[in-house]
Amino acid sequence: MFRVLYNNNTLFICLFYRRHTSPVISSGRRESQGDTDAVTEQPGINSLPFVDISRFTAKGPERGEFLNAFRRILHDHGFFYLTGHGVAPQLIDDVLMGARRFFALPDAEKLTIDMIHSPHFRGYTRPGWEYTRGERDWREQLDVNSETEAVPLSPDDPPWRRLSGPNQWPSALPELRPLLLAYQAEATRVAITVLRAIAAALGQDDDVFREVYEPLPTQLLKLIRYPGRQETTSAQGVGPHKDGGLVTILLQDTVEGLRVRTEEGVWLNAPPIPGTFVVNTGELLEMATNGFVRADIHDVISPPAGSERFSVAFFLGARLDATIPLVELPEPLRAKCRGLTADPLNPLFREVGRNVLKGRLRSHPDVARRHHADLLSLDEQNRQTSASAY
Ligand SMILES: O=C(O)CCC(=O)C(=O)O
Ligand SMILES: [Fe+2]
Repeated sequence: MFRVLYNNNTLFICLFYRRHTSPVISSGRRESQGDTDAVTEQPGINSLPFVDISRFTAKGPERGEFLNAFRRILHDHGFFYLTGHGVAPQLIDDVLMGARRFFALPDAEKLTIDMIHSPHFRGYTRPGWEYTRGERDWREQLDVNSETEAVPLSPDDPPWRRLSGPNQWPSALPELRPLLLAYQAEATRVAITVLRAIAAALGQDDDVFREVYEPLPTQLLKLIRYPGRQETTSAQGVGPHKDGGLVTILLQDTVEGLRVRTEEGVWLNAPPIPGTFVVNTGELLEMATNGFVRADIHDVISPPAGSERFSVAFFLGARLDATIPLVELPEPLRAKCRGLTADPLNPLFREVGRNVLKGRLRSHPDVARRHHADLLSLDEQNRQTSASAY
């Protein structure tokens, strides 16, 4: 049986500050751990590995081989192409078409559901109105999360309760709501399957993480369009960052731009490959495993002038009221824990709601000022205490 430690004092802390803004260099790294059919490297260099998740359900030695290879990928990258996921190709095509249709709406139509109208950080964001590490991201997007009623709040409630509430939907595209909610449910299913495989690869019960995501995980779904460089003032589609959740399932259309930074500081391109998702592990898993599982830094470079790039990102996060446990890993894995990265610009909290709210206030300062002005000094305090957060 596994045991879970909640006490921060028991954490082995390896404090180091990694520059997130290293210059881009071309990659010369060859992945070296592809050893089964289930988990193989992409032919050639400069590539992320492939994981066929349908092999997770295999019986006997095949399952063991899968888990061994998967464990190495989680430790080395936290980024891979996912196959064998079982999502209907028609649903994938419909969602990508839905994204194109949404962004093709007139600006005035999209702005009727501008995120500025939502204290829950739902709705449309114009290009250049989201920030990563203080710099503008040149992308427009529609943010959808778990569809719930707004929670009636009392002054004593923790501020992160404000994140729960309804989405905003475009009345000009009524078919988008059922389509995106269906895709959100499928992406949740895939992300939970991946999470169970991660648990097994770490020598835990498959359901070790269930307690942090049931009954309602955060299920942020983003339709994203990156305009060509004729419309931007920099090449930052989205700046270098780690994802803040458990598992991200990324669907790319046909144009490349995503890059992943390896532990050695090399940037790998992760171009779209039909039939696959790019999957990556987020900061909550890095936290739960004391850095055994990597949450790699990644970014998106704006497409060339005259082109545009579409993607659909789904972020499975924990319940807002959960606290992230420290999973007790088997001894051989514990010896390979890197500890947590301490980044003064991005303090991490085990209290999930606090962590998510921090990210949303930073990324959408206009929404923060309009609806959460009372919390802005709290965000400032978070920054100042960040060096000693862990
Ligand atoms: O659009 C992409 O390819 C990646 C987006 C991303 O990394 C994010 O939104 O966190
Ligand atoms: Fe990301």
